[in-house]
Amino acid sequence: MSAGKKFRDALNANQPLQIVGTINAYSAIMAKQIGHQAIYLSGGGVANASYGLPDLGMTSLNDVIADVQRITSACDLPLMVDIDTGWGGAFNIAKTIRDMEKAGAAAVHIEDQVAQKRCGHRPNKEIVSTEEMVDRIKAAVDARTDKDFFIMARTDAFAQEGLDAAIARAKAYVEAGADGIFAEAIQTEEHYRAFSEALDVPILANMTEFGKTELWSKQQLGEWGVGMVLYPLSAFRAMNKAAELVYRTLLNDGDQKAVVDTMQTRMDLYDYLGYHDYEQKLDALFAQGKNK
Ligand SMILES: C[C@](O)(C(=O)O)[C@H](CC(=O)O)C(=O)O
Ligand SMILES: [Mg+2]
Repeated sequence: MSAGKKFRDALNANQPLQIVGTINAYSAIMAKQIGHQAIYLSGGGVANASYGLPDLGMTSLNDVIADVQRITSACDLPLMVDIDTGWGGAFNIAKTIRDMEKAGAAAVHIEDQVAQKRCGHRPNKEIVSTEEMVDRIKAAVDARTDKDFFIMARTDAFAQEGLDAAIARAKAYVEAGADGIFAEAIQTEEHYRAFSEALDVPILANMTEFGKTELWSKQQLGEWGVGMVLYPLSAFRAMNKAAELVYRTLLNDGDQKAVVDTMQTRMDLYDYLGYHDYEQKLDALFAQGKNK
């Protein structure tokens, strides 16, 4: 079954589908074993975690592909990837889609910001014309080889143009072939309901922390017609806070005793990785070698 088909099946089976950010391969393994059904690679996350950069369109297609490949080789959950503005014009976008499919991604979202993009929850975003974004979507849709590969259009228009204009854009994007709409940085029940009533494709709600949107529950969002709920950087933010505490404690206390309880144990780490199965195989191989 293709990654895209798996994603669509998960979407159909869950109202709404929770999609959790997994900053690396190991996080993806944990998310799967805990019971999640869809995972996400954040553009901001790749920039921050893998390159130490802000989320300002400075990472390339290949930078993101490298992280996609690491995650899809380790975990077979359907992965949605943030492809920012698609990295260029129609030919570049087509290449982006082909490379994402080959790397095992199930879904992408492409946004209507200018190439000098910003995080969707920051001020002073600029967006391209509806026509230009429609061309981006058509290029993406034409390039897919798996008809189930899920192509979502993200609109950042609400902040600058307001609700009605953002919905009008979303309609044009669906007309151009978008399979879903990521309504970025909208805020209230009324906004979510308006998007979902106006469109007959699934709507994504971005529950990113410390942004412009309240942290609504999946039940609430589901009632308002939302089909997908995204937690792009939640685990990453928590990991960073935990690491910060460890680094400070080591410096201040001269040892880590005060924070050992906050750490995942060696046993838990190994359990997620199936370490003991590998070890048994290794032991068996060594034993065979000795019997010869
Ligand atoms: C979803 C997002 O595009 C991302 O890169 O993860 C970001 C998340 C964030 O910065 O909180 C966005 O909303 O722009
Ligand atoms: Mg992003």
